[in-house]
Amino acid sequence: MTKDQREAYKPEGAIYYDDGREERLLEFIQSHPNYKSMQGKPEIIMAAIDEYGHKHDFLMNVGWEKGKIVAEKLIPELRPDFMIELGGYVGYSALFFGSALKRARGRKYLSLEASPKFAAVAAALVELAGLDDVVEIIVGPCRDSLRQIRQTYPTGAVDVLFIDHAKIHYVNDLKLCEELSLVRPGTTVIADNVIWPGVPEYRAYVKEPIAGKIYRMQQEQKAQMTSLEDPSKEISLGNPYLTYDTTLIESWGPTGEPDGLEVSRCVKLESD
Ligand SMILES: C[S@@+](CC[C@H](N)C(=O)[O-])C[C@H]1O[C@@H](n2cnc3c(N)ncnc32)[C@H](O)[C@@H]1O
Repeated sequence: MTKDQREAYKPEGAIYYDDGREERLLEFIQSHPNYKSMQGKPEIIMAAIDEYGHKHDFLMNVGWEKGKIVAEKLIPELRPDFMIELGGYVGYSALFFGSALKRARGRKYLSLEASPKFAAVAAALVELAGLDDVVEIIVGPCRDSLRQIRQTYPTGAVDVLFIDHAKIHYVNDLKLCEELSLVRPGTTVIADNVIWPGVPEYRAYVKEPIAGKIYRMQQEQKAQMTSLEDPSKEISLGNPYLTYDTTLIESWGPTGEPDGLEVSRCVKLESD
């Protein structure tokens, strides 16, 4: 193993989160022999998180290999000022990408996480890393948070959106970002896990030509009427006039499984 590699995490297993492992991770870090040197050093904290994933329990982090592509290639190239991630978990990607954004002189990294328990671990690690001037953990369902962000940053388009929450929500929540103009021409959307477990409907959406999207939107308008009766099934129609230049970057997940990132640059807004 070279200095630049990490050992594989434990296999995922049937139960792979929220069984106490997130609290155990925080205790592991706080009692780690390197704890004192972690202050202000996100890379040492990330190494300890990876060590926990290797020695103790699988953690559903983006992992070192895919994370490096974002932090060491995409963020330095794109130089985002404002990033949002959907699905923060215990803060691994927030540490990795928030520190890269700070190095690129970006202003804000908002990490949206539904679980207060996971968000509390992430917030503790972000503070330890000295990134709380740039990284903000926002607790709650991301659709609520995105609407709130639209109010707080009324003119702010997102430079990079990292999507890494529940796979079934990728398309619907990207469409909400389009409707809110958080995603607009110039935004790069990076989606995780597009090979494993795979998100075929998301990959199809970012490739779909405008005419297909308009047709689909008309179908979905009918479904949206039905969903008004049940807000938990709220359907976003998106903005079918936005198109993406999209590429699959193949890599590996933290257990060594083949996986990839879909990197989609929003390129234009066609007028009808
Ligand atoms: C794969 S993990 C995120 C990993 C993280 N990005 C990393 O690489 O360190 C997915 C996270 O999304 C959160 N999540 C799922 N649905 C969500 C939603 N609707 N809003 C916000 N967070 C959500 C889960 O609680 C979980 O912590």
